[in-house]
Amino acid sequence: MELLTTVEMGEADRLAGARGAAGADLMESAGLAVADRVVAMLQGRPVTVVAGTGNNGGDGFVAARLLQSRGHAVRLLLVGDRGKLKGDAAAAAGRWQGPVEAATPERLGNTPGVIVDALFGAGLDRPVEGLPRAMIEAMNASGAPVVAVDLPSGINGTTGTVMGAAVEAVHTVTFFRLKPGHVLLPGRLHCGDLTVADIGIPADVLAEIKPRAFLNRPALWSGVFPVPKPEGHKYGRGHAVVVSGGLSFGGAARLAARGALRAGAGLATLATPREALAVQAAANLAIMVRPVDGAEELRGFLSDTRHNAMVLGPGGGVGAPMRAQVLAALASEAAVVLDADALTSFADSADDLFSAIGKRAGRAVILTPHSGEFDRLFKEIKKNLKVIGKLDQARAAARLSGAVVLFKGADTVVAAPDGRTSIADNAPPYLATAGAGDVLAGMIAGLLAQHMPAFEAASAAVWLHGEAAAAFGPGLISEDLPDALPAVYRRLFAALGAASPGPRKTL
Ligand SMILES: NC(=O)C1=CN([C@@H]2O[C@H](COP(=O)(O)OP(=O)(O)OC[C@H]3O[C@@H](n4cnc5c(N)ncnc54)[C@H](OP(=O)(O)O)[C@@H]3O)[C@@H](O)[C@H]2O)[C@@H](O)CC1
Ligand SMILES: Nc1ncnc2c1ncn2[C@@H]1O[C@H](COP(=O)(O)OP(=O)(O)O)[C@@H](O)[C@H]1O
Ligand SMILES: [K+]
Repeated sequence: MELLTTVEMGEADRLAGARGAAGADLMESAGLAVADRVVAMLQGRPVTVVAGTGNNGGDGFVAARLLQSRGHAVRLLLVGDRGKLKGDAAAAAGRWQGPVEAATPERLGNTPGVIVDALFGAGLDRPVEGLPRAMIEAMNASGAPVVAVDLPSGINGTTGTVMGAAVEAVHTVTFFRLKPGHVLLPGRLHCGDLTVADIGIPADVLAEIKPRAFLNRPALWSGVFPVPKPEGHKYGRGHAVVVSGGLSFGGAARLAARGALRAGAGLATLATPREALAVQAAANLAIMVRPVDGAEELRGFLSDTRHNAMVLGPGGGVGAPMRAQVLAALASEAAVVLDADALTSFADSADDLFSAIGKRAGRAVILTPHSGEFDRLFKEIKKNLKVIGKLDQARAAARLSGAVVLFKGADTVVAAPDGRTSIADNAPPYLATAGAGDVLAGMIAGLLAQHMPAFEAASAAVWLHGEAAAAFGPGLISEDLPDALPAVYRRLFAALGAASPGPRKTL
């Protein structure tokens, strides 16, 4: 599903107008969707609408009128001067029959009913201060459930950031498509449940807008997802290589290799320093183990182009030997996933990494930083006050590095250098456990080994990883993740209509 920035949503509005949809009708539909949602939770209680002077407030006036016309008790508190209302919002205010009270925190008080937050939506363009801020705080302190119109007031729809203060809603009704701010943190946490209402904007406006951000769902990448074929064989499903750390650091690589195999790579090999060879050989069954010490041996190992995807970094150590291994990997034909120590090793020489990536011309590279690694590798982006929010930071990092950047967290963003981004919302909080990132890196390599393109492979792995964690449930540790994947695959393949054919039934 496309995610529309507030600018793109304005464009959708304009294009809908050009196709004959009147702004007043869109506002009426928006107010109706809000009213319907509020009615479902009222249980005889009164409604207080807190409206601003923009079109978000206009939606609030429509909802107030429709709720009153259905016999509910409705108050309307206006934040700002009534004379500031214009256009459709002024017309909507004109059709509201009840009193318009000047909003104050005291007038809101401990309202016994449901609050409709129609203060700010897409038009919020600066930090909230003064009376609007006091009203946001009063809504949060009231103890009443708040239904937000379009966005919880104070949340930036494009970045998901809190602009000073923000409403904590139990439900948010937005229009046409979700916005990134509904999915990114902290915005998502302020929204409560979400309704996306059809208000009459024709879907074909999207062909002109060409959105670049998407909710991470199978529809985004299922068209290129590798489903095993009856006539296939293991070599056709690729060979993932994971470079192991030394004697007492090999667990991370084992987790990654198991992730790669469970994700569907035909073969997986641990390339391990000799000092850890016996330990790794004893610890693995389906995963093969080969001795590979240092950058030169890695270069030789990867000259066998059947080794078509690899992971470097987990448990690998920070420093010059790791940098040399990364450069050897990037010089190979294999698709490369760089994680953990492989990223941190370039904290003071990021340009060397980016220029090596630049020379790969079309061969996949995926960088998988968590926020600490992101800050170290992309210092300049973090310092740039104009690049606000995780979505734009990930995009800037992908552009700068030339790699697909997977910026981890509860709202993992995958960004491609061409600007495409996915945002995930399916990772449960107990996924934050040691080694979970290693499994993810391996799963990406498992999909790359099966020839999935980089942006789609990274996005798919993030979704599968979140689903696997949720399927296992609380108490999860990272080694549970690969073994939770088969159940997720069964569901996914069934949904894709691609259930692997079983043995023919002969009666
Ligand atoms: N697009 C569509 O298709 C549809 C859109 N619809 C609805 O329109 C909404 C967008 O409406 P919008 O553009 O009028 O902006 P909105 O959120 O009401 O806020 C603007 C007002 O806030 C003010 N203001 C801003 N920041 C401020 C601050 N920090 N502190 C104080 N004031 C601040 C700003 O005033 P000013 O900058 O002039 O001071 C202005 O008055 C959208 O969210 C959806 O609900 C629907 O009707 C269906 C179709
Ligand atoms: N609060 C959270 N909710 C859901 N997922 C999270 C949260 N915090 C982290 N994660 C996920 O957990 C994984 C942790 O990876 P990482 O930090 O690399 O750990 P490790 O290095 O121990 O493997 C990532 O996939 C990340 O997106
Ligand atoms: K709002």
